Amino acid sequence: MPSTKVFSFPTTDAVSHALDKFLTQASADAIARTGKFTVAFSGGSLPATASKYLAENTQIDFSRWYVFFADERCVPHDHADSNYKLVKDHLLGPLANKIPEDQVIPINPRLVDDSTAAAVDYEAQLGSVFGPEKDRFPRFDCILLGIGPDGHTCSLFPGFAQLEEKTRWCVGIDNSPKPPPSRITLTMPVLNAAHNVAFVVTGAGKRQTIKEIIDQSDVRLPASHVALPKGTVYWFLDDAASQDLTLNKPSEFKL
Ligand SMILES: O=C(O)[C@H](O)[C@@H](O)[C@H](O)[C@H](O)COP(=O)(O)O
Repeated sequence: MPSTKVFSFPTTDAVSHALDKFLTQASADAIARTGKFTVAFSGGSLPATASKYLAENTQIDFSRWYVFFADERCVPHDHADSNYKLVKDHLLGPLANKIPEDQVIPINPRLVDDSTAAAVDYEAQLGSVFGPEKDRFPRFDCILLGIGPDGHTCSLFPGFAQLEEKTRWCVGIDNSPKPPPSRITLTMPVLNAAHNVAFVVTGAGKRQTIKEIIDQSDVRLPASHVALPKGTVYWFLDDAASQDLTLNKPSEFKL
């Protein structure tokens, strides 16, 4: 079973502070181990919450970061729906090129009209950093994920075929229940291969979803389809989202 650590904080601001400490440590550990830090960002509220203090962090060697996207909408990079734009506005811009441009890997803007082609292209871009071997999965140092009210994460939606994917690293979707409809997304085997997965979930609107997922203790990853996470699964919650947890109560925050 993977190691799961559940933390809850009084406010979203406190979640941002905790994520800054967590990513400082995770980045230092990865750089000491491999010389780089590979991280994937989701969209939604996550980039703002994760970046609030990160953007002014002076302890992290951002020159060693490789930034990917756990999922991305099939829209131009300057589109309001673009996760790349979100991360650029909240983190990359404020960091002002501390992360070399060729170490930020967005969706290929020339392929946003074809989610399948964009997903195949993204796999090739993943292969250029993690190695192209197709008999294993890229092991991210950290994947930052949100959770939707229906329990979806990145663009893997309950009951959708993409959740069943066992071999591909990245797949397309054109009927996302959450608009916009066309996206690319990392697959469950890639999420499960990561050294660290950090779910960042805030707000009372997620309280029922969080209770269902975390109080079922197995974090309800579809273990029947793919192996359980190899690494550590962290939950960074605010008290509004964690208020109904009874079985797996949040522990005191320490890494
Ligand atoms: O591109 C996306 O839409 C996101 O990656 C998506 O998976 C998001 O993380 C959840 O929908 C939660 O979004 P909120 O945190 O904004 O509720």
